[in-house]
Amino acid sequence: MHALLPTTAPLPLFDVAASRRIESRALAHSPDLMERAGLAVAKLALALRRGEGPVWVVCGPGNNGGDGRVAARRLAQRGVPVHVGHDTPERPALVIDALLGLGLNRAPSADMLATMVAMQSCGAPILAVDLPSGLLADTGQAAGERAVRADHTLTLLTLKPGLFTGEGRAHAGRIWFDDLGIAPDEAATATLLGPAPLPERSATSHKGSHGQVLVVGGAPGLQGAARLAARAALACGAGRVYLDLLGQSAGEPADPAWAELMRGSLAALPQAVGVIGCGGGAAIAQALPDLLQRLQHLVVDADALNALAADPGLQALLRSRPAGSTLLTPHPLEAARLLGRDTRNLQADRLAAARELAARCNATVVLKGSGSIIASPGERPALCASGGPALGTAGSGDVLAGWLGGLWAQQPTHGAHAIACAGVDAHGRAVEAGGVWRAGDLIDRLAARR
Ligand SMILES: NC(=O)C1=CN([C@@H]2O[C@H](COP(=O)(O)OP(=O)(O)OC[C@H]3O[C@@H](n4cnc5c(N)ncnc54)[C@H](O)[C@@H]3O)[C@@H](O)[C@H]2O)[C@@H](O)CC1
Repeated sequence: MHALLPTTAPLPLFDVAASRRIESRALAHSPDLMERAGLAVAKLALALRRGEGPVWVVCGPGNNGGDGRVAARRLAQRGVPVHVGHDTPERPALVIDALLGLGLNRAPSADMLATMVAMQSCGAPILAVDLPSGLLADTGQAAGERAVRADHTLTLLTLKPGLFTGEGRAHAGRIWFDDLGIAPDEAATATLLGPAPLPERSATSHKGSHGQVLVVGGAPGLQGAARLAARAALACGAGRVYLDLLGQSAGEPADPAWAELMRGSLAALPQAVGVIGCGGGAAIAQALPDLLQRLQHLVVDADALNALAADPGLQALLRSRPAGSTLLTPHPLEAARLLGRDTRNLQADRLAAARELAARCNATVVLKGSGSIIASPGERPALCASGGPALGTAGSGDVLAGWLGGLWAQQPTHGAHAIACAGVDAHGRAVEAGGVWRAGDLIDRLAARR
């Protein structure tokens, strides 16, 4: 058993159907899985309980409740006071939430909701068994009007995607994992990202070795977005970074504060990696046909995504690009526009939505938001567990787009999926110290990790 985040390597994630298949095969040779699960829960509970009061174990109707009952027995054997039931004991030292796990299949009843409220308001820390009760393992959404907000979750046998995306991070608290001694015997549903190495720079390399990035955007009043993207691309290590500031005279400096950045245009830079749409306004729509047809590597963000959503002709150009050459970075609203849905519906199953959008656009999609998802045609999707609310600030998406462009310029043989996995994880890790950041600080943080 160990705490999981931050990850030090990629990890396999399994949805409910895969977890059940793994469990049923494992039970054939290891019929004591529930004993192992309950023991692991009891061990963690011993470390987490606060004070001498009883450990309150709330058991539901299924095997999740079974794990809870084994944990209660193990704790009692150790002389720990234990209260099993749905009524709140006096001054509990810890709550073990074993109400509902993988088998959640409908909105919790009023009685269950009342028990959840009681757990939540009793003042003791909550340790959820496998999953916070009420949270769907595949999507990270509550099945009904609420799910338990745990302080800790000990997930068992497999890691489930819903712990890491949607509302999962907010409900799971600190995530612990015990594989119960079972190695998964089938392919993962998705991958939880680990840290990726940065591009290597040989001793004899020069700026021409590190690629070019062309940022197209920054219409009047919106230059900041394009400049943030360009700064991030440069900080990432791209050899030369150019800005095509839409609607600005050629005499206007690229970025008065960053003298290294240059003005440029598609005509002069057909080999550059395009980072397009940051602060693009309405003007980006006219530039898009050429950009989509002529640039070999494209990171498409913000207003370029909105222009695509509004124009089936542009969508056809997008789909006709070669496999692995396009990376879209929508936030949920932009993704919803591209799919012609509302945001709520999209967020209900982020993994499925990202996969659908990737297939429809023939592109890698980074669906941003808590637990960003990276989906590409023909690739196993990836989830990013790094990052947090500090990324919720103006310009952080522009910095991500620029960083992705900078990575790609240095590694042009990589496909969009690999670039997205590396860049999204690095972007998240840069803010893990917490606090409130400005997007400009984020560039410094990312650069410091080089
Ligand atoms: N069988 C084993 O040996 C193992 C079981 N494990 C545990 O078993 C759990 C899965 O067990 P189950 O499949 O029994 O699933 P659950 O324990 O999550 O519950 C399933 C039961 O709850 C009912 N239910 C579903 N949603 C409900 C709702 N909203 N309101 C009221 N009742 C609801 C179902 O009808 C079913 O009776 C895992 O989450 C994990 O905790 C793991 O420890 C691995 C090993």
